[in-house]
Amino acid sequence: MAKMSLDKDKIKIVLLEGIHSSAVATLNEAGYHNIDTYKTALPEEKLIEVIKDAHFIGIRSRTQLTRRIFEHAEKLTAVGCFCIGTNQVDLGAAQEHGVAVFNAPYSNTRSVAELVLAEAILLLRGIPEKNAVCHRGGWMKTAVGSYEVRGKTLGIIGYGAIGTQLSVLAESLGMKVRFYDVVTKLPLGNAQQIRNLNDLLGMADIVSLHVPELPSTKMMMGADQLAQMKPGAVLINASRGTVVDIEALAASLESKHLSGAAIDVFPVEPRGNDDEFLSPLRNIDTAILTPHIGGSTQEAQENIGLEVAEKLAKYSDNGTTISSVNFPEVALPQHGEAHRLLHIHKNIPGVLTAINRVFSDNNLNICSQYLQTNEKVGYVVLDVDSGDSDLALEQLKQIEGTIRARVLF
Ligand SMILES: NC(=O)c1ccc[n+]([C@@H]2O[C@H](COP(=O)([O-])OP(=O)(O)OC[C@H]3O[C@@H](n4cnc5c(N)ncnc54)[C@H](O)[C@@H]3O)[C@@H](O)[C@H]2O)c1
Ligand SMILES: O=C(O)CC[C@@H](O)C(=O)O
Repeated sequence: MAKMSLDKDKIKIVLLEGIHSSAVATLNEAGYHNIDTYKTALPEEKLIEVIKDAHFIGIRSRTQLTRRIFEHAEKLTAVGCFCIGTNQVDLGAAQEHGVAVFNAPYSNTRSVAELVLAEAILLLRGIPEKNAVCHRGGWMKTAVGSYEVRGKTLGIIGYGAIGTQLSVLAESLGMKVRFYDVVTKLPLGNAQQIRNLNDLLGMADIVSLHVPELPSTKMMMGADQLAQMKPGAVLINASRGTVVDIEALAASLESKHLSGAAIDVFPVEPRGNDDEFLSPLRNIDTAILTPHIGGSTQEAQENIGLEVAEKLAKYSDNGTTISSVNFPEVALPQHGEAHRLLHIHKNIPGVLTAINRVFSDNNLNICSQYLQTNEKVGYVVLDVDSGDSDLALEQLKQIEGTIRARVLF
């Protein structure tokens, strides 16, 4: 068997938050067996302890990977977000520590779109309240305030992977789709882009949020925006909890300005299923509350497990960073007999000259070379003769601006 730069059994992988078993299966198949799995997110101190000798970590939306965590994770090479959102990771700190971050940008989009569509139907029929009344022994048989979704206007905020799928599904039910996005987007079907958020809010019977967590989307639905919505309209949020002012939403539902809401994401979410869920919406019957499960279907979780585990294994095996969210992207071929040097450095003048000098000064041959940079970081991959890699690696590590260097063979 070929000698490995680091025995795969020594490569420690930690998977948190009940990541689907397809991830472990995929990693096992790629030769990685040193895998610790946890069903929940971990408190910061415990996470620091668990991560200190880990090479790879897999998380979902609950685990906060802060700068402090990266400072304690000396061996950490890559993070796999087994979800779409990467707002829970300090991507800048990860980059500065030479840690590549990967996610699964598409695998759960259909699941979210299906849930939102179902909620739109339930909300326009007033089902959440009728359901709650029945559970308490009441009987609320009435057509007052109940509507079909056919012919109604769905306002989508954020017309990306999920927003566009929802748009197509909603039109198939006869809904009119209008959307607001900061980027000019090609409307699918008969959808129309609306340039002004307030205009969209004023015309939609259902408003559904599908924006990422960004400084610009924080509290983008506050009291003023909720007031702009049509009386009797409904709000759906399966994006991020920080996007909606939850107190203002509670007030709007209590005053009956909005007739209902379906909320899957919250400003504060329990760490695991044993923690209490606290929210001002808990006692409001017209609100559907779900525990951040927009993407939690068997299909989505299995695909996500496979997709992200594959990305981690590829990065570990040959350095490929394709679809990393914080690293220069390089697609790399297999390196065969050659040894592959990976050099991650600050994007400052002089580093490339210094790298080339290592090879010219020592009369070493470079078989292949790949380079990609972003604003902050440069990623150089060099395939060299097997006899040359020890010396080259030693000297590459000394170059000023080096964040991390390793060899693969
Ligand atoms: N509830 C869940 O379980 C679940 C599952 C998957 C994704 N999500 C969340 O949904 C979000 C959206 O997912 P996606 O795959 O559609 O993302 P995406 O990146 O494909 O689309 C996001 C869209 O929002 C737009 N946008 C950004 N800032 C905006 C702003 N200020 N105003 C209006 N539009 C803005 C972007 O231009 C883009 O078109 C994710 O970032 C994630 O946070 C939640
Ligand atoms: O699975 C999760 O915890 C998060 C799902 C969703 O919010 C995502 O960002 O993909």
